[in-house]
Amino acid sequence: MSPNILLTKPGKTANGAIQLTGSKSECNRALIIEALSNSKVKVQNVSDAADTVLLHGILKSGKVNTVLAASEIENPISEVNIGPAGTAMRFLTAYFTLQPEEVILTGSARMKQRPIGILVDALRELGAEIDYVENEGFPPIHIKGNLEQKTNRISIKGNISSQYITALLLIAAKLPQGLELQIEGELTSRPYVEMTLAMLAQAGIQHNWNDNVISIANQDFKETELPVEPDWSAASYWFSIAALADEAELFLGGLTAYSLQGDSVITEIMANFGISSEFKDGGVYLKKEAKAISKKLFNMKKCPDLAQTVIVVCAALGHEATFTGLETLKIKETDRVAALQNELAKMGVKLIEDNEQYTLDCSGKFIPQRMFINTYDDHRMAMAFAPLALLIPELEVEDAKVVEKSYPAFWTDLEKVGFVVSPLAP
Ligand SMILES: O=C(O)C1=C[C@@H](OP(=O)(O)O)[C@@H](O)[C@H](O)C1
Ligand SMILES: C=C(OP(=O)(O)O)C(=O)O
Repeated sequence: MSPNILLTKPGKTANGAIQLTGSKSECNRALIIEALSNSKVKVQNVSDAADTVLLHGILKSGKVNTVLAASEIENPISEVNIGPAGTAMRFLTAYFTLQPEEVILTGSARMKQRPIGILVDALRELGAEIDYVENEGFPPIHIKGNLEQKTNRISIKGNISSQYITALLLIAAKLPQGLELQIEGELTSRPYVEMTLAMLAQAGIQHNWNDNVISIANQDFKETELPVEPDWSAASYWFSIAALADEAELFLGGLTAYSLQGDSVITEIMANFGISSEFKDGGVYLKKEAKAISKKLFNMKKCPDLAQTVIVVCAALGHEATFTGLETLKIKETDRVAALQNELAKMGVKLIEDNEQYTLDCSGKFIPQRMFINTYDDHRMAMAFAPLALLIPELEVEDAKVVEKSYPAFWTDLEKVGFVVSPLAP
């Protein structure tokens, strides 16, 4: 674990210009597409999110952390360790079924608790040979490679993670018989599936999406460049800062009004908190205007990565909103619902579950002089709570480097707008 930092913010204003790194979600897709296209497709603006850098390294070298068990000397099996990168774990699971090599794909302790059975079952139905190394349904997994396709028609549950669906769609055009994927039940995180299909289309791969069936025929990638936009999930923390400041004028370079990222909906969400977004000069200007907040119900199903951002802002403002669509948060970097409940309790705020709805109770809310934020190996816990330094005189954040997963420059960017970031002795 890295050292903690102490975060303070003299003055309650936030002014400045920030250039965000590339979208982790877009870049992870682009890198898999580049690899599957044998570099006919070239990624532009590779993100420096640690998850993406790790994925890039694996795809470039073939693998990392090669470990040869004594019994495997004659038939070596490489171990690929994807650390805490969930999206990359799911995408690589599908990717390696098409490669001519055997791998054991593993990850961090948390990764071994994040389910992968739905994707493995779907790939097995297609013809892949995959075994569990430790626990049924969870990484690490042993993938044989050289998939011999048995069918092109499979169905998959849509309500647990859209990443399973994206993983299958990314490899679909390289399957000899293509893919006809039927999505059973509700589709969670739908904009991420739309992003996948839009990026495949940019790379020359056509699809049909009728009702709940997505079809992709066997076809070739075209020679092209695949640009990666700045990360809207990272941008969301700047909207929080604007919402909690007394006065804010921020410029986020490179963001455009039309984005493949569903999290660009943060502009609409934050308009409810008086934050205006004006797109000009090749980016977006955020401005804070006084506004009474009336929106009481937020459905986060299409933008789960914004849940912590919006819940913390509401809690800090004492706005007792209700949230739906949080079901998938329990299987992300940590159980994000429990983590939010624990940390908000430190300022007297409760997040109360009632029949799949979560409502904030701010009746006991107070602003402590100093607050310690546990981050649970979750970059979004650190970044969603950091803006509270505008209200709380001393905010100590655990394991500051946790932000590197998606936004390594987060703390130095905060310094650009006047936050003081002091590393604490370990
Ligand atoms: O496809 C993607 O890039 C992602 C999909 C979402 O996951 P789920 O579909 O599991 O909700 C999101 O939370 C994650 O950070 C990135
Ligand atoms: C859930 C996330 O990432 P992943 O699933 O890729 O670990 C995230 O970045 O919020």
